[in-house]
Amino acid sequence: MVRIYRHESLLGFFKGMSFPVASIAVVNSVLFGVYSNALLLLTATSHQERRAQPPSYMHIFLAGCTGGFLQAYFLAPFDLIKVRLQNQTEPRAQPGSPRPRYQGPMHCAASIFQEEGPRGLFRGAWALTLRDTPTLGIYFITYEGLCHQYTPEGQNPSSATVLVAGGFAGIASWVTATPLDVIKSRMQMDGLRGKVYRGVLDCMVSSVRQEGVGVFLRGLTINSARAFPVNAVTFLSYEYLLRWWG
Ligand SMILES: C[N+](C)(C)CCCC[C@H](N)C(=O)O
Repeated sequence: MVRIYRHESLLGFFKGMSFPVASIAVVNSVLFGVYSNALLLLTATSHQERRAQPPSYMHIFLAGCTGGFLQAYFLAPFDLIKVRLQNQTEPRAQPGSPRPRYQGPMHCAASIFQEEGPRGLFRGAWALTLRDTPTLGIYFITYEGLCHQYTPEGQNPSSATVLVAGGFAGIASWVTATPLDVIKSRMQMDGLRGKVYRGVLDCMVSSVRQEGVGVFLRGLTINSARAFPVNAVTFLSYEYLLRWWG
């Protein structure tokens, strides 16, 4: 934090933010929409009925994995641009200094498209899919499990329960996703810093060889710290929206 602040001032912390903000609505709609509909298909009960007849954890897991799998393709280009911008550490353009490679998210998207073709925008998408499919299953299992545990039979969970269960669901999901998150980000930066990986497995093997197994825990603390508030609010919004419009 101190280094980012000294080198790039407060603005450094907001690098690559506009794209995730624009994408979050789309990505979460796909995730929660697919999850709810998959659960509806599997259990043939609506959201309201599910309080009285809770679905099995297997169904929750499968519906979460389906949501995770499909949202990964919507997330991939936005996430790629975020990672490319976050890894660009030059200070903001000053007169006389060389211009940074990407001037902003739109410029970054256009440059990737020109330099690497439309498929370039999906670089790292496979690693992202591997990261998100099982860990979003874990996400919904943790959430539903905790809500069930702390809610009297047949009732809706209270706001406090939703906030805490959502927060822990985020942590459980991020803790399990961090190893593949490290690999995903490396694949997205592939070729830019001279390293070229032959695939996800090659990236894993060479990262472990060079840095040891600890490499899989990079960013674990920051991911978990961020996960609690973000997912507490996400699930509270989800529950409220379903109650109003469900
Ligand atoms: C699966 N994975 C852990 C990557 C994300 C799970 C939580 C998703 C949420 N939008 C967030 O950004 O925290």
